[in-house]
Amino acid sequence: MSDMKVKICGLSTEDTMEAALDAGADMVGLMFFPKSPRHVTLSQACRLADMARGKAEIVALTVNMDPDGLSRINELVKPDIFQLHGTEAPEACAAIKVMQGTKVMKAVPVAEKADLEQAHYYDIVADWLLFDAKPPPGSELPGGNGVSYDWTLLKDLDLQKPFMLSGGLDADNVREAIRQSGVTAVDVSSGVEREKGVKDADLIRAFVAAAKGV
Ligand SMILES: O=C(O)c1ccccc1N[C@@H]1O[C@H](COP(=O)(O)O)[C@@H](O)[C@H]1O
Repeated sequence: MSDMKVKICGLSTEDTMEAALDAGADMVGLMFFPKSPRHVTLSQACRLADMARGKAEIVALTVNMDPDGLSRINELVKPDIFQLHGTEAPEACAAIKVMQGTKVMKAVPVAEKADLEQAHYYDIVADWLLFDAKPPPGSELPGGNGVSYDWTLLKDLDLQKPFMLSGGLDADNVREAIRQSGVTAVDVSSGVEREKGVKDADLIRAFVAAAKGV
């Protein structure tokens, strides 16, 4: 049994949710950012979350969402974790955690070593940190761009909370990313898609197997 935690993000169909759960994904992400090609409606999200409940942690990904929007997702979808992928300040993360009564995972955008500094502020308030690549100039999406960064930046990172490596991972590079970074958790979205926004069950299975080394 591998200790590597795997999150498959941006699932939007029942067959790919089933593939992720059967493959042993530890977390499954549902996207609530309308500009994303992986965006799901609340009713789609409820169905997908019901499939995952008790099998994997349900992660609701939002970007600078207002409290009413978060509460609506929380009431209907009942996620375990809110992934905050915008410019939410540490105080906002703390408030969301208390108000929603869920865990929070804060995304920290990385391009160079100096970008890791802000992780220390979120380390105090978040349950998880997720280091994703900074979006390329002009991108409409703050994540999910299939872009990676120097994985060695995460080596020996001294944080209290668990953290994930994200950005540009796929079944072919995830082992090397784990080796270079020393992480114990990885996250993927576009690397398990056959075209933008369309997840592929075989690619999901290959990614989970590669990440977990099975
Ligand atoms: O996937 C998206 O569309 C997205 C939109 C807005 C914020 C975050 C998003 N995705 C997150 O980014 C990581 C990395 O994506 P990728 O593997 O490089 O495509 C993804 O796992 C999501 O957590």
